[in-house]
Amino acid sequence: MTEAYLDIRDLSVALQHSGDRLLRRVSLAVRPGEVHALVGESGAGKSMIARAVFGILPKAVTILEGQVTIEGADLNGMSEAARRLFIGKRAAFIPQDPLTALNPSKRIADQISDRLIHILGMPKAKAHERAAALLEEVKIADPERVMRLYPHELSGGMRQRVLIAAAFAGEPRLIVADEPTTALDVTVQRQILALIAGMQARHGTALLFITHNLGVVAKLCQTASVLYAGKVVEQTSVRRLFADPRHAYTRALMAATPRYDRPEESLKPASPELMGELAREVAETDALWAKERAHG
Ligand SMILES: Nc1ncnc2c1ncn2[C@@H]1O[C@H](COP(=O)(O)OP(=O)(O)OP(=O)(O)O)[C@@H](O)[C@H]1O
Repeated sequence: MTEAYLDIRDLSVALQHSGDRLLRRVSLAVRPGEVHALVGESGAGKSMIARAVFGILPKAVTILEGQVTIEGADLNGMSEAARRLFIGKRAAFIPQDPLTALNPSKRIADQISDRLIHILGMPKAKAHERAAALLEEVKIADPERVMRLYPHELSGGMRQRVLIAAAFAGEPRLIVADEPTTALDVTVQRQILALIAGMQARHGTALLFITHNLGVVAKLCQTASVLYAGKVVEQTSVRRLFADPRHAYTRALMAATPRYDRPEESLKPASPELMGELAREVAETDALWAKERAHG
């Protein structure tokens, strides 16, 4: 089996003041060129994993244990400056909300080329050329005109296209996309998903794709981790996930995914029995963990 490009091992993070764990020994690997889905409902800890990869956990959150490695290099062992440079050359992030991710006072050209100039050391003229080519690739008409605009002058879909262009610009080998279509209309969502799929295939980039929508997983991803309360409850190939979901939570998620052909089955809420079962599983995990920690 090919070695992982991104390897997260036994990662636990907790709220500093209470010690409550938000991630419970999460392990997952993304191999070169692979699209791995990180699935789970709101609050499961999906964004926390993304933030841990980029070393941008909230101040109130602390790492208790575990490693994040990219190309075999342990990111926790690096100084902040070294880590930023190391990751900047290898990985990029496509966030949920394109408006807050773009700098309101910078023209579109600079949003894409700054990274090329400062992290990859590209000459200014070449970075500008590359930015225009990328905007064309993400199907923005008249790139030279758009490059002179500011984010507020673009639609939500256009802004997301700009962020996708920016993410792919430096040819990173890994992109983490955090629900990149959540803030968009349904039709624009489909276009953006198709765009990401096409770009990923053309560039051969590994993708950690965060979503709560299993329909998206089926279309885009090869492997998946299902997260509940900061714990990976199921991890398998997407084919097996759909053919033979092992965990009751995965099955409930499937039942809750809207199906266009059978709308009456849409959005079944999780049963009280399942919620009880999940709460017990999490409590057992925590008790076991506390016991292990107590015994050193
Ligand atoms: N800045 C923060 N400080 C403290 N706790 C936080 C912070 N951000 C998130 N949390 C908590 O961490 C847990 C995981 O949140 P996270 O944002 O990773 O979930 P998610 O699965 O990405 O959800 P969503 O799909 O809504 O983005 C939640 O319990 C949340 O309340």
